[in-house]
Amino acid sequence: MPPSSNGSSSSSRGSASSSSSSSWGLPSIGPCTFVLVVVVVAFGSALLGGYVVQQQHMLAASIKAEDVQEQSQQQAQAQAQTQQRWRPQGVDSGLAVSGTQQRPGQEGTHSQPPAAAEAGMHLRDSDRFQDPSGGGTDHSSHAASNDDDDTDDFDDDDQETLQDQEREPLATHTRPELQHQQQQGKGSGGGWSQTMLPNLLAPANITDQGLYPRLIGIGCQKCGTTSLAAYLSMVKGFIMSTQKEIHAFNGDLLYRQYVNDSPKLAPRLVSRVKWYGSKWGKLGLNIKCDAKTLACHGNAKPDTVPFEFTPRYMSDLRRPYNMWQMLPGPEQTTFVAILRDPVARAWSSYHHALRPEDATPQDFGGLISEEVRLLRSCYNSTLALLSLDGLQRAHTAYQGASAAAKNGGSRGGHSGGGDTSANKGKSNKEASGTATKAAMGMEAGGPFDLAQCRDIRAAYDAFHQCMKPKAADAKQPWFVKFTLNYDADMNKPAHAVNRHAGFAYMGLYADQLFNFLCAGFKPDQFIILTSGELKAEPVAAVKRVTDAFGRPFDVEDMRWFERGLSNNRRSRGRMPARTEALLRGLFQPYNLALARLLASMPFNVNMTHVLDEFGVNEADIHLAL
Ligand SMILES: Nc1ncnc2c1ncn2[C@@H]1O[C@H](COP(=O)(O)OS(=O)(=O)O)[C@@H](OP(=O)(O)O)[C@H]1O
Repeated sequence: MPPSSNGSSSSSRGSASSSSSSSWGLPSIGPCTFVLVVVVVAFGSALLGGYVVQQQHMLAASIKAEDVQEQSQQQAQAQAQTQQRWRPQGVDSGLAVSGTQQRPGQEGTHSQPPAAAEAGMHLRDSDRFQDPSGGGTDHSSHAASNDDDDTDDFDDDDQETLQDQEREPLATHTRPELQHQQQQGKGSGGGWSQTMLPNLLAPANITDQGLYPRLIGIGCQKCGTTSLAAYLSMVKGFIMSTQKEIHAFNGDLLYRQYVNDSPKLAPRLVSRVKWYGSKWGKLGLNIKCDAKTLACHGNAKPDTVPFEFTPRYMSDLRRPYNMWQMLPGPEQTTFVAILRDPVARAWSSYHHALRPEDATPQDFGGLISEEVRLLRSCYNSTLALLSLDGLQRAHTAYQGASAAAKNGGSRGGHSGGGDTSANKGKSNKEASGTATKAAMGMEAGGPFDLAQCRDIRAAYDAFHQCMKPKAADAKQPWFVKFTLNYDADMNKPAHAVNRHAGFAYMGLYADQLFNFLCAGFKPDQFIILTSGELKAEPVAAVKRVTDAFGRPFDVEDMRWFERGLSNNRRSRGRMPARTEALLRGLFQPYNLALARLLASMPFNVNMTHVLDEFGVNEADIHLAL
């Protein structure tokens, strides 16, 4: 009977040597013959194995050759398409996005305003760090937010593409002032080679109604964003996303590049846009897209202001670029940022990061002194956009620009809102032109010349290269979470360290705001509030936002304004004096740069509050550094 398997066959052969005939009925063989057979079989196997390996190599080589060929074809196509608007092919498909979870007992401990509760809104603080063990959402009483953990499926899926195309050049785009600078060969002396990225969803492809959130809160973490989001959600017509923070623009800078080169990504992009819209639930946008033409439309009522508030949009320098590419109407979107004294912000951020399980809370002073040391060594030479040297050199130009700005009256004044409202700003934009540009200091050589913008990817790289050897623990440097998680270097186990980090880095607001301009947005799209302003005059602060949309401050229930509102992670006690002095010294020039930036461009800002919040003298704005 033939064996039913190799196993039985082998055991039969094993018994053959000791019996006169095999159970297969074959003639018996002696030991020499057996050894010979084994040698022949082994030799044959080796030959066969070698052949297989050789075939594999040939196959791999041919695949590689095809890849190279395909890549060069793609590059040629991409070059040919550079000036063409992208038209994706493909079908729409669902995007699996993990929902954020409500904090247990949230309603009990952290009362929500009525309007927010009605809308099923989850008020969130801005920084839920991942469980280092990979356990996902942190259910501790402290954990509530979904900030910046980059766990979004879309990003994960993009990793491969990102690595493949990491150093692809960016597509050319048309922003007159930038083109001009490039043509003139101006720039930051080997600094900014990056050209503007086109946005993906052409405004021509969207209907007027409700496709995009008209208002996006971009920062800052621990600056009062929870309160402002809650206040706004109580104003009639302002519709907050079903969770405060959406983190919709995580990921890499090169979405358009990817989609150009890899049409299979088109449906995912469309899915992402739809997913974003779905975050407004039934009240919201209900976006429908045709994946072939990328024509999308939503059905939010035209007189509503759908909004969301993700504080980390501002401090992660990649996000504005992603927003520019992925917002259907990037130039129609209004942004609101609350700015807070960066020293107080850092202290609040530290307490936000502490967990009950931190048996020995990290030493704030120690963390800050390392961070300040690293920033001082590496930040200005790599990641900084507004070089302080540049500001000093441009002092003369700045004074001229500032005077012109005052005469032109194009920037937000002390009254706040008014003519400089973000929406009304559209007509300002039309009216602007060379004179305003000069007033804004954006002209070549001006203090806020867009030539100071940088290729953020390269800047991050340089920042890391500079800091790594200087970090106390190069394997788990504190800055990973804030600047390194854009590529495969993301070191998940380092979360335990990272959540105690970046406290100072996140307070360098001038560069962060300027970076939005680098991405393509205009100053008059930004409403700037300060924490002090929000705390002292919540109604006036919210009115500045409603005014910007030409909407009445229509609030049924004022109780929440009177009571104030915050998440439950509050800072406690006082920062050690030495650490405070260290931070004040670090921030002083950046605060001044911020005040100058805000004063000289048509941001919607109340400068009185800015000067108060940042301890800057008005006279110093006009002095050389
Ligand atoms: N209305 C108002 N105006 C100004 N500041 C306010 C307001 N409400 C809360 N807070 C303070 O803001 C800190 C929390 O900020 P966020 O809500 O942005 O935190 S988070 O980023 O969402 O986690 C937190 O700061 P600290 O108390 O210093 O930790 C809050 O006290």
